[in-house]
This record gives sequence, structure tokens and C-alpha cells, in this order.
Amino acid sequence: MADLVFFAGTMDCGKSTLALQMDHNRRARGHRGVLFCKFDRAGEQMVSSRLGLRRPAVEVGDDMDFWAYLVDLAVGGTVVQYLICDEAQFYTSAQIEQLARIVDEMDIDVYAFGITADFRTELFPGSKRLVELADRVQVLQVEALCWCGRRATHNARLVDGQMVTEGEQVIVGDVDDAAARASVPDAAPAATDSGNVEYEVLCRRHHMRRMTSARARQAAPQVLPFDEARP
Ligand SMILES: Nc1ncnc2c1ncn2[C@@H]1O[C@H](COP(=O)(O)OP(=O)(O)O)[C@@H](O)[C@H]1O
Ligand SMILES: Cc1cn([C@H]2C[C@H](O)[C@@H](COP(=O)(O)O)O2)c(=O)[nH]c1=O
Repeated sequence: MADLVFFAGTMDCGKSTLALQMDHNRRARGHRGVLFCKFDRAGEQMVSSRLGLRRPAVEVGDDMDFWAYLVDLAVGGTVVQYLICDEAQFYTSAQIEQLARIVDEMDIDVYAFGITADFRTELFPGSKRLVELADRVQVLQVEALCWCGRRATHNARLVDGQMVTEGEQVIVGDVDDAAARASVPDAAPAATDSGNVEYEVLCRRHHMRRMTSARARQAAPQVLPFDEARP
């Protein structure tokens, strides 16, 4: 019996890497699948991981109907056994419902990958519907870390280096990390009308205190990166 699985985590915790590995392992055994993406940092029609892997994918627009897409494939004689859906937080609620229907009525496994909450700690529409409908929500084994060493559970948005808690929900961008950026060399901070946007993953405590690594460094330069006192 097929499953709808939501692999959830913060930014930079290895979701796209796992998505590409799951696709690779299935294809290596002759299974047929379709890879979907939306607003990948590396560009359209692509799933990319910070480890340097990337593969072409079908870009999901708001008007994309997964059910109709799969029906068309079936009518054309293409047998599909699984779907990999990256950046699923950006999908609409209706699209997540279409994916659940595909699992139940076409017996196709759907593996969705995405961040649960935005920089304001509010659920994205796609993630909300996935939490509501998935057979399983799986937290990734590789944990992204807050600057204090705790598991990072939240995503902070930095505009010109300052953490913000208001703004548009969707701004494509990367974590503020030179090593991470090295795998996508053309990925500069996203320039918007309001400034340069980057993200940083934090534990809840430091997200709520708006204590980014830069602010912590200013407050107590000697305590980074791992402070026993943990401000
Ligand atoms: N230079 C590196 N060496 C080893 N691992 C790396 C390197 N750069 C990134 N990673 C790994 O890749 C992960 C990010 O993978 P990615 O699939 O892009 O994340 P996500 O899709 O969740 O944002 C990091 O958490 C880290 O484990
Ligand atoms: C927190 C947050 C993130 N985003 C964007 C930034 C990235 O383009 C993606 C997440 O990609 P990743 O592979 O998981 O790193 O989401 C956003 O638009 N709004 C937000 O609040």
C-alpha cells in the first residue's frame, strides 16, 4: 500500500539531499518516478542540494494539477511508482490534497520534503496540509545546529544582517553560511526591495530572543561557538 510521507525539517538539514538519494536508489532498481520542485535556489526545473547534487525536475506552478498530470502519464502508458516533491511547503493546500488522492487511488508513493514553518514560526500552507494529511511526518536524522550547539528547530530571516519577524512569507534564499554557499557559487544573498535577505537556523530559545549568531558574537565574542552558559 502506498504512503504519503512528509520529510520535514529546518532549512539546511539535508532534505533535498535525501530527496535526491531516494530518487537515485529507486531509479537504480528500475522504479519509475517523477521529481517535482518549486522555487529551488539553483533555478527553475531543478532539485539541488548543498552537497552539490542536482537533477532536473518538473517545476510546480500554482495552477499545476498533480492528479491531471498523473492521469495524462497513465493514459500515455507511463507507469509511475513514486513521486518526490521538494520544497513542498510552497505547494498549495489543493495540491497536497491531489497528492493524497494519488496515494490512495493510484497506489503511488509520494515523498514530500519541506520546511514546516516560515521565519515568523507560522506554518506554510503546503506544510500545514501535509501535517494534516500525511501517513507519516518524518524528522530528518541529520540535525542542523543553532550557533549555541542545540538542535536548530526554527528558521530566522535576516535582512541586511538583522533578524526580522515581518514581511512576505516567500523569499527564496540561502542560509547565511559561506560553506553552504560554496556549493552554489552563484547564490548571493537574495536582493529585495527591502534589502539583502538571508536565513539562519536557530533553536527556539534563540529564535524567540532574536539572538542570531552575529548578535551573540557582538554580545559576548568569547562565548562562540559553544558556550556552556548558553545565553
Ligand atoms: N561542504 C559540506 N560537507 C559536508 N556536508 C555538507 C557540506 N555542505 C553542506 N553539507 C550538508 O548538506 C546539508 C544541507 O543539505 P540540503 O539538502 O541542501 O539541505 P535542505 O534541502 O534541507 O535545505 C547540511 O546540513 C550538511 O549536512
Ligand atoms: C524560512 C523561510 C524560507 N523561505 C525559503 C528560502 C529557501 O529558498 C527555501 C527553503 O529551502 P531549503 O532547501 O529548505 O533551504 O524557503 C521562505 O521563502 N520563507 C521563509 O520564511
